[in-house]
Amino acid sequence: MLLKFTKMHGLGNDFVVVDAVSRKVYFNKAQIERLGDRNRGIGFDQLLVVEPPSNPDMDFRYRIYNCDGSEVEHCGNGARCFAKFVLDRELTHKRQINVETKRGQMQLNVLDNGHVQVDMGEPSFQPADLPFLADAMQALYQVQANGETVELTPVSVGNPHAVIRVEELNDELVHSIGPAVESHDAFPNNVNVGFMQVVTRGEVNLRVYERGVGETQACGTGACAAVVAGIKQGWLDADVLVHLPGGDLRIAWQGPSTPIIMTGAAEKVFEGQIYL
Ligand SMILES: N[C@@H](CCC[C@H](N)C(=O)O)C(=O)O
Repeated sequence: MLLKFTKMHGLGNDFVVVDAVSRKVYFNKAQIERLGDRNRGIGFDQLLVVEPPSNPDMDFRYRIYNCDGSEVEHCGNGARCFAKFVLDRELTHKRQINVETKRGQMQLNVLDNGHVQVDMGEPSFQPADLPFLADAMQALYQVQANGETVELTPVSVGNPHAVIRVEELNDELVHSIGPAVESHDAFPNNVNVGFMQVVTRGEVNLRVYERGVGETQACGTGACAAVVAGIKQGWLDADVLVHLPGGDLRIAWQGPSTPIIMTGAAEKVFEGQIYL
């Protein structure tokens, strides 16, 4: 079967996006891994599959797969690319789009400047929601990773994140502690690992070692998790500019029982077709 796809990115976090509304398409794990191979396939961090909704109040459903073939609940940069994709393909003319994901329902707004604002839902700091195996609720938790004691804040923003505050960001830290925490026994479903350097109360630098992928140029849910962790710990104010290696995101959170609002860019790179 010849598969049509669109290559997109959100701040360098790259996606292959497939229209499964106009034509039914299913992928198995081996196909996703092959398509995601940067040497033998197309290459992507995540595959996004846009489908009709199961709920008539929704406009679409979209599924998210990491390049290792695992299906995940949520993807911030992917959500913005999804919104641009359905408008570009004329699957809708709405600029306010309601979508179902594995995590639940979301609302996205395509702004006049082309950026997309996403209601990312409410975060949870309950260890069981990640899940994270902890004896008791604490503000900061310690785990042993690569022979070091690492302090982290576990956060679920629909998918699981461990946020580690650091004084300085460097490759050694991200590529040694990142994979060790990602697959730590305390996280039975594995975890995305964010390394956050606080610049001011309204600005942070962030690198994310993503579950099922490795370090990406940007992670939208990682940015949301880092900011809400920083607000909960008293390090950050309610509106924060997040500098990621691939670009900037604005994240706002007014506190418990309110949703996280993420605003940023999404770009189409090219269209293509490949034998599945
Ligand atoms: N890049 C994404 C997150 C994708 C899912 C993640 N790797 C997971 O396994 O939960 C984003 O922009 O949020």
